[in-house]
Amino acid sequence: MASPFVIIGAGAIGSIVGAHLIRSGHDVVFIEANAAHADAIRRDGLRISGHLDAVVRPAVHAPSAYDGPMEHVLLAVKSRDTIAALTPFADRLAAGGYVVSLQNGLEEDKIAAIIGRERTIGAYLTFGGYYKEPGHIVYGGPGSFKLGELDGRETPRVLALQAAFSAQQPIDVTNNIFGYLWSKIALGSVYFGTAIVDAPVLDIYDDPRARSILAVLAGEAVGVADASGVRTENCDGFDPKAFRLDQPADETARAASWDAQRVYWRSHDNTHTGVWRDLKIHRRKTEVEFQVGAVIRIADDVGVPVPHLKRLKMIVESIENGERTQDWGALYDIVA
Ligand SMILES: NC(=O)C1=CN([C@@H]2O[C@H](COP(=O)(O)OP(=O)(O)OC[C@H]3O[C@@H](n4cnc5c(N)ncnc54)[C@H](OP(=O)(O)O)[C@@H]3O)[C@@H](O)[C@H]2O)C=CC1
Ligand SMILES: CC(C)(CO)C(=O)C(=O)O
Repeated sequence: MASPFVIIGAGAIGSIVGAHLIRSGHDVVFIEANAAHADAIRRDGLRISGHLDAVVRPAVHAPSAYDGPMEHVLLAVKSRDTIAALTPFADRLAAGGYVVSLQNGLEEDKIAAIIGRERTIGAYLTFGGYYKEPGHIVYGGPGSFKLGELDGRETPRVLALQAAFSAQQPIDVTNNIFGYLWSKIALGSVYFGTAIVDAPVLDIYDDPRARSILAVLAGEAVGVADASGVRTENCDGFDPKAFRLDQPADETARAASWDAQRVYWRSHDNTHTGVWRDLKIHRRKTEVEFQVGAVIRIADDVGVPVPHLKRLKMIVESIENGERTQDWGALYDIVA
């Protein structure tokens, strides 16, 4: 029997990808730490609503209970859980196996440190959704999905993954996965900026003062990418290069990026980011340490000043710690 796709993390992304794989005839097994969610899936199936209306009935295991094959692994936990989720399985990953990071951030480097660079595959995703309640994931809306080997080669395994994932949506193989990941990081800095305000993303984009602060956050992030030799890519019409701080602002290109973001968010049922959801609904730590924090650490190494990203990270952490609330003042304070 062919080895199943093992998806670590049956949250929003793992479930959306997994449900499409199951519906197109692939064997999928989930490893899930949230016991209430896993129990509900075992009892009633995994329900996806929103852009897909379906119930699928996959096997779900607690992390400590899975002893099946580990060959085609999709990692879909938040970046704060990458190391804890993968390390227990590292020795069991088949010699010819791989792990695909279905995550934001630069998790590919962390994964490669655990299982080896040649067994790590990157993915860039802007489709989205969220965990609504045990057993139920909302597929909020479409976006891009790209896969890439870390060395940029077009390998048989990445083409096989492209074919498997194409039941969900068109998916490209890229030879510049880090270019896309950095673009999502620049856009992610904007998303972190919006998440410290308790308002829909589109309302925040409509506020010129807020938009100018968000532009600086994207600009600092793309400056770090530039200094690291990364060629950033266009992210669903949002072009981080338009926000570079070391050249005169191209207002036309910036306006086109904001317009593309408006189109993107209007096509989604989600009105807020996953970061806002972590702060407001789940009241738990965000991925700030591994996304904004990762950029800050690299910025310090390559000597690029990122004072506003540092201030953003501090403000996100103070909201995580309950020391301040999500409000417009939190965003305006980034430049205070
Ligand atoms: N949601 C979205 O729209 C998008 C998300 N992303 C990125 O995708 C990644 C996944 O995000 P998302 O799907 O939203 O996250 P979710 O929180 O919805 O799902 C992650 C799931 O993994 C579980 N988990 C945590 N630790 C382990 C472990 N050790 N073993 C197994 N399961 C574990 C979590 O349980 P528990 O909740 O109990 O911790 C949770 O159920 C993130 O990096 C995110 O930034 C990218 C694009 C869009
Ligand atoms: C797709 C989107 C906007 C979903 O919330 C996202 O990437 C995130 O919030 O992390």
